[in-house]
Amino acid sequence: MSEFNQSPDLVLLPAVDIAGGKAVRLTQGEAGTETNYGDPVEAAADWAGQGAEWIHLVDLDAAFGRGHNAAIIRRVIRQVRGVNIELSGGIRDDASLEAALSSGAKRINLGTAALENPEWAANVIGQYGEAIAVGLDVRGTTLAARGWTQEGGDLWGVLDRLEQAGCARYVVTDVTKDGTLRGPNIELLEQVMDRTDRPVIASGGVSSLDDIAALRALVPQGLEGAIVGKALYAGAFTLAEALDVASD
Ligand SMILES: O=C(O)c1ccccc1N[C@@H]1O[C@H](COP(=O)(O)O)[C@@H](O)[C@H]1O
Repeated sequence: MSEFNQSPDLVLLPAVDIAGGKAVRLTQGEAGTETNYGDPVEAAADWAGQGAEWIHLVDLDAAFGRGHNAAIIRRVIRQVRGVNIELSGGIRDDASLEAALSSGAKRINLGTAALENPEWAANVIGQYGEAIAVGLDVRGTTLAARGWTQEGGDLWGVLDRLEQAGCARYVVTDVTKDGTLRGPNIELLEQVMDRTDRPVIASGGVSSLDDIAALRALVPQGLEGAIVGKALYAGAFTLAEALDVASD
């Protein structure tokens, strides 16, 4: 928090999405739209060096059900010891959850499993509390599952169910904005925050420092953080600049 303001800083989570062992960015989550940004260990180290307190780490191959990047994910986490890791992609059963929890990640995001296996999701939400977040990845108000290739139900119905299960936190992604540099979906975020007292993390579309400022203004309504991907990799602004705005 800066010296004069009352609300906490917006937490920024630079994204490191991994496919085929490389740091990539997709457009609207579509396989085949990858822009390659090189070694994920170097990318993560770069964000850590610029002051990241959290990194949003995604195994895209696991999310698409076409393999995994477990070894390189372990290397990333070892490299940035001291930075909190939010890990997602392909965490859908006891074995993958246990592997994720023992990787050193501080928080695990469930996507598909929270939609397709509500009972299991409720159990692990109850068991692991703050260590579990649910990614609400939507087109309109329809959730997306399995690498965002299948529909996963109605946002509001699923949110009600997750609230009853005691879900600690939500990561809200407008899939249609993700990787497009078209600005975040503020209206969607406000609608979700109206329906939950749990912290919300915004994902998708951040393109400018003005977007960071607009998200920062939502902190009093319950926005805790924002995932920033393509804008950082494309050099629209530096993480240090964004962190400044996030704490204004
Ligand atoms: O982040 C992406 O670009 C992305 C694209 C396509 C699918 C998933 C993507 N991201 C993350 O994957 C998890 C969901 O994985 P799963 O359904 O649990 O296997 C979700 O949290 C997104 O952050």
